[in-house]
Amino acid sequence: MHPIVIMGVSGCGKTTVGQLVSRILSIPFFDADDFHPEANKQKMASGTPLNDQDRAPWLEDLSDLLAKNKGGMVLACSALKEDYRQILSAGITLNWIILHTEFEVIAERLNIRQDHFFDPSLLQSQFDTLESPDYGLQLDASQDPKILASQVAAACNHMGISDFGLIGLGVMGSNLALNLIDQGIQLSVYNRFSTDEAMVVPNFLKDQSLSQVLGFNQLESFVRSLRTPRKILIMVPAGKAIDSVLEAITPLLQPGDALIDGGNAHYKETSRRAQLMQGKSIAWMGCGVSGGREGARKGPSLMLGGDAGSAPGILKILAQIAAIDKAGAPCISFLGEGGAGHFVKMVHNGMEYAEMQLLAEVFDLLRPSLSYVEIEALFTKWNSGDSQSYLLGITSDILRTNSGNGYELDRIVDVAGSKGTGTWSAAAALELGIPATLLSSAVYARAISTFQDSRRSAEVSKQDLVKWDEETLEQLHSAYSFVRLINHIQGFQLINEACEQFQWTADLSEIARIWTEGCIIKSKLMEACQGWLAETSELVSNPRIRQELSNWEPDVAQCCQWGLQQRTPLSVINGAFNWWLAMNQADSPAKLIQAQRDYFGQHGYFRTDDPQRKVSFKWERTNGH
Ligand SMILES: NC(=O)C1=CN([C@@H]2O[C@H](COP(=O)(O)OP(=O)(O)OC[C@H]3O[C@@H](n4cnc5c(N)ncnc54)[C@H](OP(=O)(O)O)[C@@H]3O)[C@@H](O)[C@H]2O)C=CC1
Ligand SMILES: O=C(CO)[C@H](O)[C@H](O)COP(=O)(O)O
Repeated sequence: MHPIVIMGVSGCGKTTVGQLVSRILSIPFFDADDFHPEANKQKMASGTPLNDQDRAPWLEDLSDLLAKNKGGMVLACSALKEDYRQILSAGITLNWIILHTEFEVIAERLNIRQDHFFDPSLLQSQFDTLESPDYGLQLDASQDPKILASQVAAACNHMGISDFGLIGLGVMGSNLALNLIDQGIQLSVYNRFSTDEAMVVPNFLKDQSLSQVLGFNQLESFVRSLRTPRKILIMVPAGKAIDSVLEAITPLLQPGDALIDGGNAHYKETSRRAQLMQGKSIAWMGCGVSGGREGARKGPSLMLGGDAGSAPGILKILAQIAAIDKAGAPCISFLGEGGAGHFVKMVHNGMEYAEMQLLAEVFDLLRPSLSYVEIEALFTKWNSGDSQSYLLGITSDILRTNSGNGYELDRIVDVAGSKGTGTWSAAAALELGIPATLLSSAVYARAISTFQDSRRSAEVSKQDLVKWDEETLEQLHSAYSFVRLINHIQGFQLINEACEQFQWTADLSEIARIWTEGCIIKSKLMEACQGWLAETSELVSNPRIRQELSNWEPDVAQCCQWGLQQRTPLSVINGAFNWWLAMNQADSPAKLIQAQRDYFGQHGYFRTDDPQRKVSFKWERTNGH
């Protein structure tokens, strides 16, 4: 690497930046001021500007120093005139870095600076002397020194410095970045630059060592800082944001590089982007990330899909930050080509919706008669046994949260938000013909919550309240377990169907495994699913599961009745019960639907006595209009 000279007027930050660059690149740093003969130092301290004669021997010495360190060094030197620069670069190629800034910015800096022999009144003469070169890397010195140093290092080290890149320092991105840093992975991070977001990268870098992470708000330098083939994780919102990043970064990449969309993108969009990038020999991976902020920081569950060729390299890095399952394996897996990873994450979120809605319904049943303290105690008790789950645990925490001034829960507007994945999973279930009724009901329940005015205008008070005692609470617990089990049956059935239709290689037991830790739907039940799915991909055909569901059936029926009695809407609980009843109905009323279809549209139907042959009947209208 050619020696680096960082130049600019006094106070522009060349020493600070230079020292940082030297640490990043592990090359020595020299401050040209330290090479001034004593006479020059005294002259400057007394406020007298140096002339060219004063500077000549000093520049010669510096030139010798640069020549001796051809393999790499950083020199902070004002090098204000072209003549000076010519002396410095005699016979050697140098990386010139020019730090520009306004007179006022420097004047203010110098006024606060105390430990330096330079008299601030000399600043004007520096600006007057400066002959700005039209070569080299020109940088705005008012930027954060760590960002400047990152840019300089990236520009001068053509081999790349970091092993992994991360775009988007929001909630998830910043926590994943900290996790990557903890694992000792040499990282570069980027966040877009705008007036509002100007401090995102500097704030992130504040407590970090540049020997572990470089920070950028300029995409080109960020890309240049990465070793090839580049691996870049993008943590920005799905839709327009991810497309705008894709568009901006593509021209900066080269064949063999891999981009990983870690956001909650739609799986079809991920497939489309993967195909688009295939033409450029750049891998587009979709990686579902679950675990929220805490998971990202301490170990998420990661669902990788996309280009199979790039997967091993990416798995190797991401496995280091993933959650660890009970057997000690990282909670990450490659699940198939195209949008496989995002499909699985989407269903994860659909199941998450149903689990959350179920807890909301149980809470809703209990709250007219029990206090938050009592409900919290009940949930905590459930959470100490087989019903243990992350979502149940956090629900207890929420019910416990009382500032002394009332419960935080009671200050929250009763309208549920959503960002897309729940709705997409319901739509995917419809498209694939899988009755994932619970996640769909949960999506609709959130939609109903948005009709706040209508709900309020029609409010009817609850009167015939359920009497909760040990026995009824135990029945409720059984119903809760029943619904959860059906939610898991439905979710895995949906993934199974997608794997068949899209020829994804994903193994259901492996998916359950990577969901046993790190993610929002981790639970003891998920651990059981891992074992069950190793035996059969159709959980509902497992005799042990069927038996368990049958045992709980009367309690669920009772629970549905309590909902009616108390006017508590239980869409997920009722949905699970109805699904179970329908799934166990040997003689379904669908025959009537077939008849109706044939009656008005001659759609045809299969007869029980010849199920292979489609027939139509000449229905006779004997009644009606
Ligand atoms: N929060 C969560 O629990 C989880 C979120 N996810 C997914 O991860 C992704 C990130 O989520 P999260 O971290 O919560 O979101 P945040 O809103 O906290 O962060 C979003 C990030 O994306 C950047 N960004 C937004 N728009 C653009 C754009 N047009 N171009 C470039 N960068 C942009 C933001 O930059 P700036 O600072 O400049 O605005 C910010 O760095 C999303 O897809 C989300 O669905 C996945 C799992 C869990
Ligand atoms: O992916 C996640 C958790 O797994 C995100 O938290 C996601 O935002 C949840 O979905 P929604 O915002 O629609 O509730």
